[in-house]
Amino acid sequence: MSERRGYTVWLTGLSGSGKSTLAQALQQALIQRGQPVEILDGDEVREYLSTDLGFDRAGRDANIKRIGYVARLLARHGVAVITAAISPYRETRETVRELHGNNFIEVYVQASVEACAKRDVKGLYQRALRGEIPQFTGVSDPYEAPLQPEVTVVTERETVAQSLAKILAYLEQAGYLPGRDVSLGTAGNG
Ligand SMILES: Nc1ncnc2c1ncn2[C@@H]1O[C@H](COP(=O)(O)OS(=O)(=O)O)[C@@H](OP(=O)(O)O)[C@H]1O
Ligand SMILES: Nc1ncnc2c1ncn2[C@@H]1O[C@H](COP(=O)(O)OP(=O)(O)O)[C@@H](O)[C@H]1O
Repeated sequence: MSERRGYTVWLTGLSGSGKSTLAQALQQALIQRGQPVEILDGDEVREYLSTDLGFDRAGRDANIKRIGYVARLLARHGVAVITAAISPYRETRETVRELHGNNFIEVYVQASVEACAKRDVKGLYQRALRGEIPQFTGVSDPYEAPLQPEVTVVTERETVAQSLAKILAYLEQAGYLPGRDVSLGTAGNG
């Protein structure tokens, strides 16, 4: 079997925009293609790796840099890493992109605050809108949308399957999917 090319698919978007859902769907699709995959989900990372951090800018930035660092380590060893953290600050996302060199795919998981609040997957928006959660992204804290993401999915207008197809189409045309002639071992070596 040929060696796999590692890379990081960086999903960014509001709470409830669809990051975790798409991370899992993409994981399944890539596993079916024989690709080793790891997900670094904001929720989980905060439970195990970033327990000490809050949601002020410094806390969020430190969280994102930890996720970026772990992602790069895994990607360097042939893993397709999917991250699912809000990652609200453009500059911090650019820092983790630079850390990776090539092999970094930013996916803007776009959904309006209104759509996310309507979904309210975890009941957090209701609480945030009542002022019970300080610094809640999109309600009382900023979200800086990507300016030039590799892929944008608009989850309030697309099904999960359609959003997944867009991401896979990008990975395919950019030569990331197995079966294509891809360069090896370049993730984050720069
Ligand atoms: N103040 C505030 N703002 C936004 N989100 C909050 C907040 N407090 C708790 N939560 C919950 O934490 C999840 C986001 O964590 P992340 O690590 O992805 O955030 S960040 O990237 O560091 O900004 C987020 O999970 P997702 O809904 O999966 O995005 C929320 O469940
Ligand atoms: N195109 C889509 N992509 C991803 N999720 C979608 C889409 N359309 C609707 N959804 C729904 O939106 C919700 C997103 O929740 P979740 O994945 O937990 O968001 P996040 O991880 O960004 O907080 C889920 O209930 C999911 O079924």
